Amino acid sequence: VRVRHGGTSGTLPGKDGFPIVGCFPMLGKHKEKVLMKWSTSSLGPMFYIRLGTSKVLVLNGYDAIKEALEQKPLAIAGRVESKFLDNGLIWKEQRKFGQTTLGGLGMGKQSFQSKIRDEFNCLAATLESELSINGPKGVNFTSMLRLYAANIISSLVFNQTFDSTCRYVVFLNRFIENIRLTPCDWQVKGFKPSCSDYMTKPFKMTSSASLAQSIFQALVDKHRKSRDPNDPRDFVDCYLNVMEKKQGKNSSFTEKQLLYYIVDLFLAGTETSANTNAWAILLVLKNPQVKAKLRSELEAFGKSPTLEDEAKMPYTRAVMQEVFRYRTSAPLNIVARRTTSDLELKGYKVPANMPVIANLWSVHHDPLTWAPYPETFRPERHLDGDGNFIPNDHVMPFSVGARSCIGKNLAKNEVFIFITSIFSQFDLELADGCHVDNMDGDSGMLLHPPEYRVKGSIRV
Ligand code: HEM
Repeated sequence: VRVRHGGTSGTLPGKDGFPIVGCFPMLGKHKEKVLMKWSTSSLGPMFYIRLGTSKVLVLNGYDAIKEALEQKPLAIAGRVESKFLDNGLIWKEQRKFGQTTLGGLGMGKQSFQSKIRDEFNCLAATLESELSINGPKGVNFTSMLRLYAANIISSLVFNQTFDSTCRYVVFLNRFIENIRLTPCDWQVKGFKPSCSDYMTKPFKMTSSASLAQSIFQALVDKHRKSRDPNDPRDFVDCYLNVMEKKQGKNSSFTEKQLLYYIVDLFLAGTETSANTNAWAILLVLKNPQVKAKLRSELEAFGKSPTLEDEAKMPYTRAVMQEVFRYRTSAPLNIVARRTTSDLELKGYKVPANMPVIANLWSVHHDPLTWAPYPETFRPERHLDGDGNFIPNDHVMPFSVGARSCIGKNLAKNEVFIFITSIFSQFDLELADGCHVDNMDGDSGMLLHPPEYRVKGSIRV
């Protein structure tokens, strides 16, 4: 195993690892933790690792990530092997369209609250009935949380939601399970195709890929037939309008691109939010004092607290910020970025086309920032002496810079409505025999919580 320490010569420090595979075998189950350790023990905030044939730049800690992603926003704005969100014209045009259109449809705004609430009510009805059927054996939340998150995106994209028996939902569960199982987590050339490539490349998931294509294609076709260009209902209608306007003008708005976009919205927005909510329930149930304080704050806001109440709920906000910190949904920034030009960072020369991983976990577990107990779940750290909530930009689960998450505000609203409503409406605890002693979770592209079951009942 070769290790290179950088000097003042401008040579990036790093590890080459083993022949052929590079550092893969050294990274273990929790790559984010190993990379953070390498950073603090010897290599510093910025280093490279070799993965197969690629050298990958790894950024650790708040300063390095902010400097690289915010101060050089366009130089690190590429994605490794991404079709939809490629760098350059396509990405810029498509991202701008997505932000404006989804924003116009209410994404991240309070006006969209009633749709999120409808989805929560569906989840609550299923949960209530399953809790009473299963008794002390309890209920596994996973597919309910996925459906809640997927249907919120679905109402924006297709102006339509689905129930758990629909083949679209069955497909989605299978699709996401397959992604969980993929052996390599980073879209590094030669190791794994990007999410969108699942649509076209035979990988582990041929059957769900073709099902995805046919389901999304059918929904787009239905939109074509029923749409009124003067009254767009959703993201697909808005996209078809732009496609029509730009026809014949060498535009990046094509039907193929629309299908990539839809897949990426579902992939980026479903499991990330569902995992965050699953972690939130588990962490609150494992910490009875937190649960008691949260419940006591919620008492004043009835059964369905609203987004307008949020400012008056410091403890709830502290719990949310601590969940985002403590169990970062995308510890290594989901899909690796890529440099689009040669650049200089912290005195080192970094070449164009180099994959870049931002280790968000290292920001959230920095022993200095989060002293004295970075590895403890403690919402109180986000409150001042008078109990006021302290927002902290060292909590960055959505990343930063030109390619940070476009669903950030929507996701925060989803998580807020979910946490406040579930603990206001239900009395929950871990099911009999379910102790969940290991709270590390499974780290893949995302950090998945361990399996657990809850028992309880609706509050009267
Ligand atoms: C708790 C929930 C979520 C978390 C933790 C999360 C986190 C992230 C992160 C870390 C990135 C990578 C940013 C970067 O490279 O710097 C990202 C990208 C992205 N997210 Fe989210 N996300 C969440 C929910 C959502 C939702 C609900 C949507 C759907 C509207 C969404 C859509 C996207 C898209 C489209 C990108 C790619 C942006 C680009 O490449 O320009 N995300 N997200």
